[in-house]
Parts: sequence; structure tokens; C-alpha cells
Amino acid sequence: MGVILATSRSFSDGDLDLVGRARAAGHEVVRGPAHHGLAELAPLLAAAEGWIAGTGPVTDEHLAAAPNLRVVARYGVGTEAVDLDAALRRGIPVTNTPGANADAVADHAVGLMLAALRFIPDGDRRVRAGDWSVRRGRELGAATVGIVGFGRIGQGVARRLGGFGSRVLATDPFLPADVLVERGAEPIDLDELFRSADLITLHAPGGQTLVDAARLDSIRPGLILVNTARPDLVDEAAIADALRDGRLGAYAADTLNGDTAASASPLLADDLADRVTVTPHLGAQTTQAVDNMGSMSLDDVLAVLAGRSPAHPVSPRL
Ligand SMILES: O=C(O)CC[C@@H](O)C(=O)O
Repeated sequence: MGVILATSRSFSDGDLDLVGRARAAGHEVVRGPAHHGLAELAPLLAAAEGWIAGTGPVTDEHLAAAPNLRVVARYGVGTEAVDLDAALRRGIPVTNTPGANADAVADHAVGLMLAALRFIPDGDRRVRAGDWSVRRGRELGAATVGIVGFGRIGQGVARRLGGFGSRVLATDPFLPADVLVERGAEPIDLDELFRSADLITLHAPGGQTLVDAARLDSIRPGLILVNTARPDLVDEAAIADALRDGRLGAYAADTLNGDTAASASPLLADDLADRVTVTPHLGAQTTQAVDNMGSMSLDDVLAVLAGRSPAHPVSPRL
């Protein structure tokens, strides 16, 4: 029996029997820790022929510790934590699960927009403290929403905002303007989007800083910023400053620098609690998305282990 290592947080936690599917193909699934250092994983990597990887790092050192490894399947979409060049050099294909969690994340992004616009988490905290005073919010349909990154998730957000009646602006370096128009958004460049929107939602790949102190000087006062993508897209200290001096109205995020060790984030300061909402990277955690990510990643691993091409290869040159 070959070993498939799964270090994603929720592989096989959905409705599908993915462990049984692997077993039927002659493989055993071994679960490993999602937030891992190399020392912790090395004994598991030593035996693995396939690796279903979560958001944790997949470095050249990890690959060197896995002499039997034949495929890395990213359980999810972002591949910034995977050393694609190292995998290419070692002849190990890398796959991901495009679209698998797009609806789940788009739902969550809209949820965070409403949470921030209507002070929902703050209202809950107040009621529990016996305070029934109200804060007056704004309607999503009256907002100009800027979508940064118009891939499957960004487009899913635009579709949902169509139902609310919001004005939707979008920017994406890889898509022609007519595609944005066709899918419900007004094309605009990044600088102009930050100057024009009342609410901005980030759906771009990690590995770049899109929101820093200079950018926050150009925004409309009271802007609401939503980040369901990656923590390094924003400079968290600059966000905290902008929340304190009122340039930014609210920050609602499904990700923080350091993630599980995030208590160190400046955004968790007590004085910002009424303007900051954070969820524990649960945007992709729905039964449907977990089944999609699990079955797509497992099918790709099984394909490679059976000597076939995977359906969702990631190109290191993209
Ligand atoms: O819930 C997860 O495992 C993360 C998925 C998400 O970050 C992705 O990369 O698509």
C-alpha cells in the first residue's frame, strides 16, 4: 500500500468517503499537522508517495525529505507557499483545485462586507454586555465596491453584488477589460479603484503587498477593507494606524499574519475591536468546498500514482 500524506486541515471531513476512495485504489491516507515545521513532518514525508498539502510550506527541504514522493496536490488554490521551481527540478508535478472553493469564499467575503457595514459582530458583543444601543450602518446596494483580482472568487463576488445592486469596480492584471464588463464589473486601474471605492475586497494571490501606508493615504475616508485572501496582501501595522486615525472605517479579514499565532497581530488590539472582524481562515470551509478540494486533490494524486497526467497541474512559470 502506498502512503498519501494529507496535511490540509479538512481533507475527508466533508460528505465524501475520500479515505475509502484512496484505499480502493490501493493507498493509505495518513493525516499530518496542517501548521508544520520540517522536523515534525520529516518522518511522515519519508514514506509519502503523494502529498495533499494545505496552506503550510512545501519547500525544497520538504521535498528532499520525501524520497518516494511523486506528486504534491495543493488542497486549495493558492500556491505561494509551494516552491514550484524546486518541484519542477525534482520532477514532481504540483496540482491545485481551481474553482473548488470559489462559491464558499465569495459567500464569506459578502458575509464580511455585511458584518462590517452593519456592525454585526460588534452588535453581538454589545448585546452580551447588556448594551442595546445602535450604530447606524450603510447598505451594500448603496456602496461602490472595488474587487481586486477578478478570478473565479472575484467574479463570484461580482455576481452576488449584482443581486444587491451595488456599483462594482474591478481590476485584474491578467484579464482584458471586456471580460470584466461581461461579468458585471467596471474595469478600472488599481490606483483609481483605491481612490473610488467605499468598500474594497481583495481576491489576489499572496506574495505581494497591495495595501500599505501610501495606498491608505489615497482612499476615501471610512473605506471598508475585506481580505479573505492572504495576510501579506496588507501591511497590518499600516491598517491599524489608518483605523485609529479614521482613514479606514473597518477591516474584516479571514486571514492574519501568523495565522494561528496571530495574537501578535496589531489588528487584535482591544481598542480596534469595534472596527476589526477576523475569522480563522474558514472561507473555504463548507461541506461543498471541502468535498470539492478533497476529491480534486485526491483524484490528481491517484492519477499520478497510476501513471496518468493529473487534471489540474500548476505551471511553475505562471
Ligand atoms: O481552507 C483551506 O484549507 C485553505 C484554502 C485556501 O486558502 C486556498 O488556498 O484555496
